[in-house]
Amino acid sequence: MSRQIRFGLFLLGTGSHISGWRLPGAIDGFEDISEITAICQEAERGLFDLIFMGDNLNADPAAHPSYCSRLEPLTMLSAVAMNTRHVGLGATASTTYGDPWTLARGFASLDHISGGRAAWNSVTTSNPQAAANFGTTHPDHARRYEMSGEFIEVVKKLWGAWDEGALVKDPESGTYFDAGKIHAVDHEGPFFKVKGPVNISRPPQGRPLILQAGGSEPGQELAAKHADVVFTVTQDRGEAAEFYAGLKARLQKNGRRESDLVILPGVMPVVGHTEAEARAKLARLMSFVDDETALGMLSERFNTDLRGHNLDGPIPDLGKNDAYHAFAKAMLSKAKRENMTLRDLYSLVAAARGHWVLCGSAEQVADTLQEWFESGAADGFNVMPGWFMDGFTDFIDLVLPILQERGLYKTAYAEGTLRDKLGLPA
Ligand SMILES: Cc1cc2nc3c(=O)[nH]c(=O)nc-3n(C[C@H](O)[C@H](O)[C@H](O)COP(=O)(O)O)c2cc1C
Repeated sequence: MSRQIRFGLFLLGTGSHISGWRLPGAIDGFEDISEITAICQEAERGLFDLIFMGDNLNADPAAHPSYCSRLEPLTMLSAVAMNTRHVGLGATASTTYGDPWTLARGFASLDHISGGRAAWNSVTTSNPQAAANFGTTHPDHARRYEMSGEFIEVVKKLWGAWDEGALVKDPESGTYFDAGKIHAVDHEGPFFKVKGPVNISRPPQGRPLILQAGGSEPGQELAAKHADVVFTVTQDRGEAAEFYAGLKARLQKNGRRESDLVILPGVMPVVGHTEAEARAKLARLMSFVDDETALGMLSERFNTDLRGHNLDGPIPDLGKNDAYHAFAKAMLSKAKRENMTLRDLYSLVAAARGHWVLCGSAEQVADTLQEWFESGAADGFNVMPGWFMDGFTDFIDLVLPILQERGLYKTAYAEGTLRDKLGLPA
């Protein structure tokens, strides 16, 4: 079979657009499990490979609404697992604020509950506000990545601590476990000390998938070593292709093949039957954006307070960004290319938090995705609907059939675990 486009859904109940919830009829929250389940079932109707649930460890009413009020990801996806059958379930958890034992156990649980569909989006937590909730100070970018490398190693060891066949359950002999197949991990490193094992048997996938989204130098090194799927932030096909080739080349160093890692740039599609209809939808969305909210989000992304600056003037010097290297690079490079004002830049963040917005007729959207896919810029896309439900349904009903007709997208799910479906090595 020819190479197929992969689709992940970046799930935020109020939509990726900062004001998506204000459209009449749109879902306006991220805590109602029946609404969330309906979105996930819609993703399954669209044969999506993966649902991705982000997370943050602070509550800031000035941030995106779905960042400040949301369900805890593992809890939420355990509920979703009971009402879906095929779609992968990716939950975010931090390697800076958390511990490997609890995390390994939680994701092994989700993998058992979902029949082999769990994925861990491993994040270093960029927002310094989190530190105050854990009685500590925020480590700098380099240190967060050092911690992350060790954290992931420990989690993988813990997932591997139970061999296949360790659960015997033989009523005749009264043997429940084969203790010889359950191993301590005895990890002692600079950041973590964990004896192991975990009190849950080997996950159905062997180990749940690891997702990663940091695009800085240490972020890419980490991905090349550990990640199965990488989410990227990009505003330009050339830059995306450069990143794609660079990251795939790094895999070799770690004894991995190019096909062992799936790269999904983020995209917010705004689709209409005609380009004019799509543009009108986006303009309507943007009309809801107010300066204060958008500048709040922009300040968070650049870790610099931008409130009070002249919106129609040039973009001020944003200094060194210790929070989001890849976001800053993608946004500032577009800003420079297009000679943007601060207002243009905040519109970019308001629309999809710095991700690429693709607005057009279904044909135009399908053509562009195909072009990216076939020119070595992507293995698929992390789709970020601006609002639910029709901001998502339009994509499923109008764009996916075109890609299916062109033989670029599957027409049914394959059987097996998420790992099997994505063709990733055991
Ligand atoms: C698509 C995407 C999703 C992300 N989701 C989360 C998230 O849910 N929680 C989080 O703390 N960081 C999230 N991040 C941030 C990254 O994990 C990473 O910390 C950030 O991009 C900074 O990394 P860098 O400096 O290596 O680019 C996400 C990034 C991207 C591109």
